[in-house]
Amino acid sequence: MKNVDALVCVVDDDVSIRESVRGLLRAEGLRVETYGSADDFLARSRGEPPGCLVLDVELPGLSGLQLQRELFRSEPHIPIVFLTGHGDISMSVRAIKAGAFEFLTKPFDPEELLDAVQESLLTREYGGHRSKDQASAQSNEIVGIGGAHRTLIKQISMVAPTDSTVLIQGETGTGKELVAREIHKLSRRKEHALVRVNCASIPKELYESEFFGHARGAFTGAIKDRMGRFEAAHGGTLFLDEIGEIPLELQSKLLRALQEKQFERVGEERTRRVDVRVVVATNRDLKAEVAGGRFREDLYYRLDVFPVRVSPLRDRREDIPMLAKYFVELLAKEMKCTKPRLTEAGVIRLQEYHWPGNIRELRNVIERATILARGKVLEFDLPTTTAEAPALPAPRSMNQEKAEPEFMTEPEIQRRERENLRIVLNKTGWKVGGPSGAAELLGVKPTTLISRIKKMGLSRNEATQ
Ligand SMILES: Nc1ncnc2c1ncn2[C@@H]1O[C@H](COP(=O)(O)OP(=O)(O)OP(=O)(O)O)[C@@H](O)[C@H]1O
Repeated sequence: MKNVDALVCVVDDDVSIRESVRGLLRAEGLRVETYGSADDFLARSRGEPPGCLVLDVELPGLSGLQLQRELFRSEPHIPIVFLTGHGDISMSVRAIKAGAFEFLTKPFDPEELLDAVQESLLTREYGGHRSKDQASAQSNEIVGIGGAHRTLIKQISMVAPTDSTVLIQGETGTGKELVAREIHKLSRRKEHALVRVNCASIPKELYESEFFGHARGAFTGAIKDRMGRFEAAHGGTLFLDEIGEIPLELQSKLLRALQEKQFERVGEERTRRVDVRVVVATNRDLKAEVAGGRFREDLYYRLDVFPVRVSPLRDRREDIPMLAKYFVELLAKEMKCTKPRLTEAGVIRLQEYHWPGNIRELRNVIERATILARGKVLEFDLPTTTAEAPALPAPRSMNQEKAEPEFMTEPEIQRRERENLRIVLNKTGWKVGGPSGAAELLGVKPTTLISRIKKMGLSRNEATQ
Protein backbone atom coordinates (compact mmCIF):
# COMPACT_ATOMS: atom_id res chain seq x y z
CA MET A 1 0.00 0.00 0.00
CA LYS A 2 1.12 3.54 -0.72
CA ASN A 3 1.33 6.05 2.10
CA VAL A 4 2.75 3.49 4.51
CA ASP A 5 3.70 5.30 7.69
CA ALA A 6 1.13 8.06 7.30
CA LEU A 7 -0.63 9.07 10.50
CA VAL A 8 -4.37 8.44 10.87
CA CYS A 9 -6.29 9.63 13.95
CA VAL A 10 -9.44 7.81 15.03
CA VAL A 11 -11.97 9.58 17.27
CA ASP A 12 -14.79 7.38 18.57
CA ASP A 13 -16.25 6.88 22.03
CA ASP A 14 -16.81 3.18 21.37
CA VAL A 15 -13.62 1.40 22.34
CA SER A 16 -14.40 -1.67 20.23
CA ILE A 17 -14.73 0.49 17.11
CA ARG A 18 -11.52 2.34 17.98
CA GLU A 19 -9.66 -0.89 18.37
CA SER A 20 -11.03 -2.55 15.24
CA VAL A 21 -10.21 0.52 13.11
CA ARG A 22 -6.77 0.67 14.69
CA GLY A 23 -6.11 -3.01 13.88
CA LEU A 24 -7.36 -2.62 10.32
CA LEU A 25 -5.20 0.41 9.55
CA ARG A 26 -2.13 -0.88 11.37
CA ALA A 27 -2.24 -4.05 9.29
CA GLU A 28 -1.80 -1.75 6.27
CA GLY A 29 1.34 -0.20 7.75
CA LEU A 30 -0.27 3.05 8.87
CA ARG A 31 0.44 4.78 12.16
CA VAL A 32 -2.72 5.15 14.21
CA GLU A 33 -3.63 7.32 17.21
CA THR A 34 -7.01 6.84 18.91
CA TYR A 35 -9.10 9.24 20.98
CA GLY A 36 -12.32 8.69 22.92
CA SER A 37 -13.72 12.18 22.31
CA ALA A 38 -13.28 15.29 20.17
CA ASP A 39 -12.14 17.24 23.23
CA ASP A 40 -9.50 14.62 23.92
CA PHE A 41 -8.32 14.88 20.32
CA LEU A 42 -8.05 18.67 20.52
CA ALA A 43 -6.27 18.53 23.86
CA ARG A 44 -3.74 15.85 23.05
CA SER A 45 -3.03 15.94 19.30
CA ARG A 46 -0.97 19.08 19.15
CA GLY A 47 1.91 17.60 17.17
CA GLU A 48 1.83 16.27 13.65
CA PRO A 49 -1.48 16.87 11.86
CA PRO A 50 -2.93 13.55 10.68
CA GLY A 51 -3.08 12.60 7.02
CA CYS A 52 -6.66 11.52 7.66
CA LEU A 53 -9.13 11.72 10.53
CA VAL A 54 -11.68 8.95 11.09
CA LEU A 55 -14.39 10.61 13.11
CA ASP A 56 -17.54 9.44 14.86
CA VAL A 57 -20.50 11.84 14.55
CA GLU A 58 -22.10 11.37 17.98
CA LEU A 59 -19.56 11.95 20.69
CA PRO A 60 -19.75 12.95 24.33
CA GLY A 61 -19.03 16.69 24.61
CA LEU A 62 -18.04 18.29 21.30
CA SER A 63 -19.75 16.39 18.45
CA GLY A 64 -18.02 15.17 15.32
CA LEU A 65 -19.63 17.92 13.24
CA GLN A 66 -18.52 20.54 15.75
CA LEU A 67 -14.97 19.22 15.60
CA GLN A 68 -15.15 19.39 11.81
CA ARG A 69 -16.17 23.03 12.11
CA GLU A 70 -13.38 23.71 14.57
CA LEU A 71 -10.80 22.13 12.26
CA PHE A 72 -12.14 24.03 9.26
CA ARG A 73 -10.77 27.18 10.94
CA SER A 74 -7.36 25.86 11.88
CA GLU A 75 -6.57 22.77 9.79
CA PRO A 76 -8.87 22.83 6.76
CA HIS A 77 -6.69 20.40 4.83
CA ILE A 78 -7.21 17.34 7.01
CA PRO A 79 -9.54 14.96 5.17
CA ILE A 80 -12.27 13.60 7.43
CA VAL A 81 -13.94 10.21 7.05
CA PHE A 82 -17.10 10.20 9.17
CA LEU A 83 -18.49 7.10 10.82
CA THR A 84 -22.06 7.24 12.02
CA GLY A 85 -24.40 4.80 13.66
CA HIS A 86 -27.52 6.34 12.15
CA GLY A 87 -26.94 6.97 8.46
CA ASP A 88 -28.74 10.24 8.98
CA ILE A 89 -29.07 11.87 5.56
CA SER A 90 -29.43 15.47 6.69
CA MET A 91 -26.39 15.12 8.89
CA SER A 92 -24.30 13.67 6.09
CA VAL A 93 -25.46 16.45 3.80
CA ARG A 94 -24.20 18.98 6.31
CA ALA A 95 -20.92 17.15 6.80
CA ILE A 96 -20.27 16.71 3.12
CA LYS A 97 -21.23 20.29 2.38
CA ALA A 98 -18.68 21.34 4.94
CA GLY A 99 -16.07 19.37 3.02
CA ALA A 100 -16.07 15.88 4.61
CA PHE A 101 -14.15 13.36 2.56
CA GLU A 102 -16.47 10.40 3.07
CA PHE A 103 -19.43 9.44 5.18
CA LEU A 104 -19.75 5.76 6.16
CA THR A 105 -22.41 4.12 8.28
CA LYS A 106 -21.80 1.66 11.10
CA PRO A 107 -21.37 -1.26 11.09
CA PHE A 108 -18.75 -0.14 8.59
CA ASP A 109 -17.44 -2.29 5.79
CA PRO A 110 -13.66 -2.69 6.42
CA GLU A 111 -12.90 -2.53 2.69
CA GLU A 112 -14.90 0.66 2.28
CA LEU A 113 -13.17 2.27 5.23
CA LEU A 114 -9.73 1.27 3.96
CA ASP A 115 -10.56 2.59 0.49
CA ALA A 116 -11.73 5.90 1.92
CA VAL A 117 -8.62 6.31 4.10
CA GLN A 118 -6.27 5.34 1.27
CA GLU A 119 -7.93 7.69 -1.17
CA SER A 120 -7.84 10.56 1.28
CA LEU A 121 -4.12 10.02 1.79
CA LEU A 122 -3.60 9.86 -1.97
CA THR A 123 -5.48 13.11 -2.42
CA ARG A 124 -3.29 14.69 0.20
CA GLU A 125 -0.20 13.54 -1.68
CA TYR A 126 -1.42 15.45 -4.67
CA GLY A 127 -1.38 18.69 -2.79
CA GLY A 128 -5.12 18.69 -2.24
CA HIS A 129 -4.32 18.96 1.43
CA ARG A 130 -1.56 20.95 2.98
CA SER A 131 -0.92 21.15 6.66
CA LYS A 132 -0.17 24.51 8.20
CA ASP A 133 3.50 23.67 8.46
CA GLN A 134 3.84 22.62 4.86
CA ALA A 135 4.46 24.96 1.96
CA SER A 136 1.71 27.50 1.34
CA ALA A 137 -0.55 27.42 -1.72
CA GLN A 138 1.26 26.98 -5.01
CA SER A 139 -0.30 27.73 -8.35
CA ASN A 140 -0.88 24.66 -10.57
CA GLU A 141 -2.07 22.42 -7.76
CA ILE A 142 -5.10 20.27 -8.48
CA VAL A 143 -7.17 21.01 -5.41
CA GLY A 144 -10.25 19.05 -4.33
CA ILE A 145 -11.61 16.51 -1.92
CA GLY A 146 -14.80 14.89 -3.29
CA GLY A 147 -15.45 11.69 -5.20
CA ALA A 148 -15.19 13.27 -8.67
CA HIS A 149 -11.86 14.83 -7.73
CA ARG A 150 -10.56 11.52 -6.42
CA THR A 151 -11.58 9.69 -9.57
CA LEU A 152 -9.77 12.33 -11.62
CA ILE A 153 -6.59 12.02 -9.57
CA LYS A 154 -6.72 8.24 -9.86
CA GLN A 155 -7.12 8.44 -13.63
CA ILE A 156 -4.23 10.89 -13.93
CA SER A 157 -1.93 8.71 -11.87
CA MET A 158 -2.87 5.64 -13.87
CA VAL A 159 -2.45 7.09 -17.36
CA ALA A 160 0.45 9.51 -16.78
CA PRO A 161 3.28 6.93 -16.85
CA THR A 162 2.02 5.39 -20.12
CA ASP A 163 2.38 6.82 -23.62
CA SER A 164 -1.35 6.55 -24.36
CA THR A 165 -3.26 9.39 -25.96
CA VAL A 166 -5.50 11.14 -23.45
CA LEU A 167 -8.76 12.87 -24.37
CA ILE A 168 -9.77 15.38 -21.69
CA GLN A 169 -13.36 16.62 -21.92
CA GLY A 170 -15.15 19.12 -19.74
CA GLU A 171 -16.78 22.53 -19.68
CA THR A 172 -14.73 25.67 -19.94
CA GLY A 173 -12.71 26.51 -16.83
CA THR A 174 -12.97 23.08 -15.21
CA GLY A 175 -9.20 22.56 -15.16
CA LYS A 176 -8.52 20.58 -18.34
CA GLU A 177 -5.22 22.32 -19.00
CA LEU A 178 -4.18 21.72 -15.41
CA VAL A 179 -4.89 18.02 -15.90
CA ALA A 180 -2.81 17.93 -19.10
CA ARG A 181 0.10 19.59 -17.29
CA GLU A 182 -0.15 17.14 -14.40
CA ILE A 183 -0.10 14.18 -16.80
CA HIS A 184 3.08 15.54 -18.35
CA LYS A 185 4.64 16.25 -14.96
CA LEU A 186 4.07 12.68 -13.80
CA SER A 187 5.28 11.07 -17.02
CA ARG A 188 8.71 9.83 -18.03
CA ARG A 189 8.72 12.76 -20.48
CA LYS A 190 8.75 15.38 -17.76
CA GLU A 191 12.33 16.50 -18.50
CA HIS A 192 11.29 17.29 -22.06
CA ALA A 193 8.94 19.96 -23.33
CA LEU A 194 5.19 20.18 -22.92
CA VAL A 195 4.11 22.01 -26.06
CA ARG A 196 0.61 23.48 -25.97
CA VAL A 197 -1.23 24.39 -29.14
CA ASN A 198 -4.47 26.30 -28.81
CA CYS A 199 -6.29 25.01 -31.88
CA ALA A 200 -8.93 27.75 -31.57
CA SER A 201 -6.47 30.56 -32.13
CA ILE A 202 -4.74 29.46 -35.35
CA PRO A 203 -5.89 31.01 -38.63
CA LYS A 204 -7.16 28.30 -40.97
CA GLU A 205 -4.45 28.77 -43.58
CA LEU A 206 -1.66 28.45 -41.02
CA TYR A 207 -2.70 25.21 -39.33
CA GLU A 208 -0.51 22.93 -41.37
CA SER A 209 2.58 25.04 -40.99
CA GLU A 210 1.90 25.51 -37.27
CA PHE A 211 1.61 21.76 -36.69
CA PHE A 212 4.23 20.44 -39.07
CA GLY A 213 6.50 23.41 -39.91
CA HIS A 214 7.50 24.77 -43.30
CA ALA A 215 10.44 25.19 -45.67
CA ARG A 216 11.71 28.59 -46.71
CA GLY A 217 9.65 29.96 -49.59
CA ALA A 218 6.82 27.45 -49.11
CA PHE A 219 4.35 30.34 -49.11
CA THR A 220 4.40 34.11 -48.99
CA GLY A 221 5.91 35.14 -45.70
CA ALA A 222 7.85 31.89 -45.18
CA ILE A 223 11.17 33.66 -45.09
CA LYS A 224 13.08 30.84 -43.41
CA ASP A 225 12.75 27.18 -42.47
CA ARG A 226 10.63 26.70 -39.39
CA MET A 227 9.86 23.65 -37.28
CA GLY A 228 6.27 22.92 -36.29
CA ARG A 229 4.80 22.02 -32.90
CA PHE A 230 5.12 18.28 -33.47
CA GLU A 231 8.88 18.62 -33.84
CA ALA A 232 9.12 21.06 -30.95
CA ALA A 233 7.47 18.45 -28.72
CA HIS A 234 9.92 15.67 -29.69
CA GLY A 235 10.62 13.52 -26.63
CA GLY A 236 7.90 15.31 -24.69
CA THR A 237 4.15 15.89 -24.74
CA LEU A 238 2.08 17.67 -27.36
CA PHE A 239 -1.04 19.19 -25.80
CA LEU A 240 -3.68 20.07 -28.39
CA ASP A 241 -6.16 22.29 -26.59
CA GLU A 242 -9.62 22.96 -28.08
CA ILE A 243 -9.16 20.04 -30.50
CA GLY A 244 -12.82 20.35 -31.55
CA GLU A 245 -11.93 23.55 -33.44
CA ILE A 246 -9.62 21.93 -35.99
CA PRO A 247 -11.02 22.40 -39.51
CA LEU A 248 -12.12 19.21 -41.26
CA GLU A 249 -9.53 19.70 -44.01
CA LEU A 250 -6.70 19.34 -41.57
CA GLN A 251 -8.15 16.49 -39.58
CA SER A 252 -6.95 13.76 -41.98
CA LYS A 253 -3.39 15.16 -41.92
CA LEU A 254 -3.48 15.21 -38.14
CA LEU A 255 -4.77 11.64 -38.09
CA ARG A 256 -1.85 10.46 -40.18
CA ALA A 257 0.64 12.29 -37.98
CA LEU A 258 -0.90 10.74 -34.88
CA GLN A 259 -1.06 7.25 -36.32
CA GLU A 260 2.31 7.09 -37.99
CA LYS A 261 4.16 9.68 -35.92
CA GLN A 262 5.48 11.06 -39.19
CA PHE A 263 4.76 14.07 -41.40
CA GLU A 264 6.32 16.50 -43.86
CA ARG A 265 6.94 20.21 -43.37
CA VAL A 266 4.93 22.37 -45.78
CA GLY A 267 6.94 22.72 -49.00
CA GLU A 268 9.25 19.81 -48.23
CA GLU A 269 9.36 16.22 -49.51
CA ARG A 270 11.32 14.74 -46.65
CA THR A 271 9.33 12.72 -44.15
CA ARG A 272 10.17 13.45 -40.52
CA ARG A 273 9.55 11.24 -37.54
CA VAL A 274 8.93 12.29 -33.97
CA ASP A 275 8.43 10.68 -30.59
CA VAL A 276 5.56 12.55 -28.94
CA ARG A 277 2.87 11.72 -26.45
CA VAL A 278 -0.39 13.39 -27.37
CA VAL A 279 -2.89 14.84 -24.91
CA VAL A 280 -5.94 16.67 -26.27
CA ALA A 281 -8.71 18.66 -24.61
CA THR A 282 -12.06 20.02 -25.66
CA ASN A 283 -15.14 21.62 -24.17
CA ARG A 284 -17.25 20.33 -27.06
CA ASP A 285 -19.05 17.02 -27.09
CA LEU A 286 -16.84 15.36 -29.69
CA LYS A 287 -19.29 12.52 -30.27
CA ALA A 288 -21.95 15.06 -31.19
CA GLU A 289 -19.42 16.80 -33.44
CA VAL A 290 -18.87 13.45 -35.19
CA ALA A 291 -22.63 12.94 -35.53
CA GLY A 292 -22.96 16.45 -36.95
CA GLY A 293 -20.26 15.75 -39.55
CA ARG A 294 -17.88 18.35 -38.13
CA PHE A 295 -15.32 15.93 -36.73
CA ARG A 296 -13.89 12.86 -38.43
CA GLU A 297 -14.97 9.65 -36.82
CA ASP A 298 -11.62 7.93 -37.43
CA LEU A 299 -9.81 10.81 -35.75
CA TYR A 300 -12.22 10.70 -32.84
CA TYR A 301 -11.50 7.01 -32.25
CA ARG A 302 -7.77 7.65 -32.58
CA LEU A 303 -8.04 10.25 -29.79
CA ASP A 304 -10.52 8.47 -27.56
CA VAL A 305 -7.95 6.03 -26.15
CA PHE A 306 -8.09 7.11 -22.53
CA PRO A 307 -10.97 9.53 -21.98
CA VAL A 308 -10.92 11.74 -18.88
CA ARG A 309 -13.98 13.73 -17.92
CA VAL A 310 -13.54 16.79 -15.72
CA SER A 311 -16.82 17.52 -13.91
CA PRO A 312 -18.40 20.96 -13.78
CA LEU A 313 -17.95 22.70 -10.43
CA ARG A 314 -21.70 22.64 -9.69
CA ASP A 315 -21.49 18.83 -9.66
CA ARG A 316 -18.69 18.82 -7.11
CA ARG A 317 -19.72 21.47 -4.64
CA GLU A 318 -17.99 19.54 -1.88
CA ASP A 319 -14.69 20.83 -3.36
CA ILE A 320 -15.72 24.47 -3.00
CA PRO A 321 -14.64 25.07 0.65
CA MET A 322 -11.17 23.77 -0.06
CA LEU A 323 -10.84 25.51 -3.43
CA ALA A 324 -12.01 28.79 -1.90
CA LYS A 325 -9.43 28.59 0.92
CA TYR A 326 -6.78 27.69 -1.61
CA PHE A 327 -7.54 30.66 -3.86
CA VAL A 328 -7.76 33.10 -0.93
CA GLU A 329 -4.29 32.02 0.17
CA LEU A 330 -2.84 31.92 -3.35
CA LEU A 331 -4.26 35.26 -4.44
CA ALA A 332 -3.23 37.07 -1.26
CA LYS A 333 0.27 35.78 -1.88
CA GLU A 334 0.23 36.77 -5.56
CA MET A 335 -1.31 40.19 -4.85
CA LYS A 336 1.00 40.70 -1.89
CA CYS A 337 -1.88 41.79 0.32
CA THR A 338 -3.18 40.81 3.76
CA LYS A 339 -5.14 37.59 3.56
CA PRO A 340 -8.86 38.44 3.90
CA ARG A 341 -11.17 36.33 6.05
CA LEU A 342 -13.38 33.66 4.49
CA THR A 343 -16.42 33.06 6.67
CA GLU A 344 -18.65 29.99 6.78
CA ALA A 345 -21.53 32.09 5.46
CA GLY A 346 -19.29 33.11 2.56
CA VAL A 347 -18.47 29.49 1.78
CA ILE A 348 -22.15 28.55 1.84
CA ARG A 349 -22.88 31.41 -0.57
CA LEU A 350 -20.20 30.07 -2.91
CA GLN A 351 -21.66 26.57 -2.68
CA GLU A 352 -25.12 27.80 -3.64
CA TYR A 353 -24.06 29.44 -6.90
CA HIS A 354 -24.08 27.32 -10.09
CA TRP A 355 -20.72 28.41 -11.59
CA PRO A 356 -21.19 28.41 -15.37
CA GLY A 357 -17.53 29.44 -15.73
CA ASN A 358 -16.44 26.75 -13.27
CA ILE A 359 -13.16 27.00 -11.34
CA ARG A 360 -11.86 29.87 -13.46
CA GLU A 361 -14.94 31.87 -12.47
CA LEU A 362 -14.49 30.92 -8.80
CA ARG A 363 -10.93 32.19 -8.92
CA ASN A 364 -12.06 35.46 -10.53
CA VAL A 365 -14.83 35.96 -7.98
CA ILE A 366 -12.38 35.46 -5.13
CA GLU A 367 -9.87 37.79 -6.74
CA ARG A 368 -12.49 40.54 -7.05
CA ALA A 369 -13.67 39.99 -3.46
CA THR A 370 -10.07 40.02 -2.21
CA ILE A 371 -9.48 43.45 -3.77
CA LEU A 372 -12.69 44.81 -2.25
CA ALA A 373 -12.12 43.22 1.18
CA ARG A 374 -8.88 45.12 1.88
CA GLY A 375 -7.73 42.47 4.31
CA LYS A 376 -11.11 42.19 6.06
CA VAL A 377 -14.06 39.84 5.47
CA LEU A 378 -14.68 38.50 1.96
CA GLU A 379 -18.15 39.31 0.62
CA PHE A 380 -19.51 37.59 -2.47
CA ASP A 381 -21.91 39.37 -4.74
CA LEU A 382 -23.27 36.51 -6.82
CA PRO A 383 -26.52 36.33 -8.76
CA THR A 384 -29.13 33.97 -7.33
CA THR A 385 -29.76 31.22 -9.83
CA THR A 386 -32.36 28.56 -10.32
CA ALA A 387 -30.12 26.37 -12.43
CA GLU A 388 -30.95 22.71 -12.01
CA ALA A 389 -28.31 20.12 -11.34
CA PRO A 390 -28.22 17.44 -14.02
CA ALA A 391 -30.85 14.75 -13.45
CA LEU A 392 -30.01 11.38 -12.04
CA PRO A 393 -30.55 8.49 -14.37
CA ALA A 394 -33.79 6.63 -13.74
CA PRO A 395 -33.41 3.16 -12.23
CA ARG A 396 -32.46 0.70 -14.94
CA SER A 397 -35.38 -1.66 -14.39
CA MET A 398 -37.86 1.13 -14.97
CA ASN A 399 -36.17 2.25 -18.15
CA GLN A 400 -36.44 -1.23 -19.53
CA GLU A 401 -40.12 -1.53 -18.82
CA LYS A 402 -41.26 1.47 -20.79
CA ALA A 403 -39.56 3.94 -23.10
CA GLU A 404 -39.84 7.57 -21.95
CA PRO A 405 -42.19 9.68 -24.07
CA GLU A 406 -40.10 12.31 -25.86
CA PHE A 407 -42.24 15.23 -24.86
CA MET A 408 -42.31 15.03 -21.07
CA THR A 409 -42.40 18.47 -19.49
CA GLU A 410 -39.77 19.60 -16.99
CA PRO A 411 -42.05 19.28 -13.91
CA GLU A 412 -43.13 15.87 -15.13
CA ILE A 413 -39.53 14.74 -15.48
CA GLN A 414 -38.82 15.99 -11.99
CA ARG A 415 -41.88 14.27 -10.56
CA ARG A 416 -40.94 10.99 -12.21
CA GLU A 417 -37.37 11.29 -11.08
CA ARG A 418 -38.42 12.01 -7.53
CA GLU A 419 -40.78 9.05 -7.58
CA ASN A 420 -38.06 6.75 -8.94
CA LEU A 421 -35.72 7.87 -6.26
CA ARG A 422 -38.32 7.29 -3.55
CA ILE A 423 -38.89 3.74 -4.80
CA VAL A 424 -35.19 2.95 -4.89
CA LEU A 425 -34.68 4.35 -1.39
CA ASN A 426 -37.58 2.29 -0.09
CA LYS A 427 -36.06 -0.78 -1.69
CA THR A 428 -32.69 -0.27 -0.04
CA GLY A 429 -34.21 0.60 3.34
CA TRP A 430 -32.93 4.17 2.90
CA LYS A 431 -29.36 2.92 2.70
CA VAL A 432 -27.38 5.22 0.42
CA GLY A 433 -23.77 3.92 0.37
CA GLY A 434 -22.22 0.47 0.23
CA PRO A 435 -22.60 -2.38 -2.25
CA SER A 436 -26.36 -2.76 -1.79
CA GLY A 437 -27.06 0.96 -1.32
CA ALA A 438 -29.20 3.21 -3.51
CA ALA A 439 -26.17 5.01 -4.97
CA GLU A 440 -24.78 1.76 -6.29
CA LEU A 441 -28.18 0.76 -7.72
CA LEU A 442 -28.50 4.07 -9.51
CA GLY A 443 -24.90 4.15 -10.62
CA VAL A 444 -24.10 7.49 -8.96
CA LYS A 445 -21.77 8.58 -6.17
CA PRO A 446 -23.26 8.59 -2.65
CA THR A 447 -22.43 12.30 -2.31
CA THR A 448 -24.30 13.12 -5.53
CA LEU A 449 -27.26 11.10 -4.38
CA ILE A 450 -27.35 12.71 -0.96
CA SER A 451 -27.43 16.20 -2.44
CA ARG A 452 -30.13 15.08 -4.86
CA ILE A 453 -32.25 13.71 -2.01
CA LYS A 454 -31.83 16.99 -0.16
CA LYS A 455 -32.66 19.01 -3.24
CA MET A 456 -35.83 17.03 -3.86
CA GLY A 457 -36.82 17.39 -0.25
CA LEU A 458 -37.26 13.63 0.14
CA SER A 459 -37.45 12.37 3.70
CA ARG A 460 -37.51 8.95 5.27
CA ASN A 461 -41.02 9.47 6.60
CA GLU A 462 -42.40 10.13 3.18
CA ALA A 463 -40.43 7.26 1.72
CA THR A 464 -42.15 4.72 3.95
CA GLN A 465 -45.64 6.06 3.42
N1 LIG B 1 -8.82 21.49 -9.24
C1 LIG B 1 -8.25 22.71 -9.34
N2 LIG B 1 -7.55 23.20 -8.31
C2 LIG B 1 -7.01 24.43 -8.37
N3 LIG B 1 -7.12 25.25 -9.42
C3 LIG B 1 -7.81 24.83 -10.47
C4 LIG B 1 -8.41 23.53 -10.50
N4 LIG B 1 -9.03 23.38 -11.68
C5 LIG B 1 -8.84 24.52 -12.36
N5 LIG B 1 -8.09 25.40 -11.66
C6 LIG B 1 -7.71 26.76 -12.08
O1 LIG B 1 -8.81 27.29 -12.80
C7 LIG B 1 -8.37 27.99 -13.95
C8 LIG B 1 -8.94 27.36 -15.21
O2 LIG B 1 -8.35 26.08 -15.40
P1 LIG B 1 -7.91 25.55 -16.86
O3 LIG B 1 -7.36 26.66 -17.71
O4 LIG B 1 -7.06 24.35 -16.67
O5 LIG B 1 -9.36 25.16 -17.40
P2 LIG B 1 -9.77 24.58 -18.83
O6 LIG B 1 -10.78 23.54 -18.58
O7 LIG B 1 -8.54 24.18 -19.60
O8 LIG B 1 -10.48 25.85 -19.48
P3 LIG B 1 -10.79 26.14 -21.06
O9 LIG B 1 -11.69 25.05 -21.56
O10 LIG B 1 -11.49 27.45 -21.03
O11 LIG B 1 -9.46 26.17 -21.75
C9 LIG B 1 -6.86 27.99 -13.89
O12 LIG B 1 -6.44 29.15 -13.20
C10 LIG B 1 -6.54 26.75 -13.07
O13 LIG B 1 -5.30 26.88 -12.42
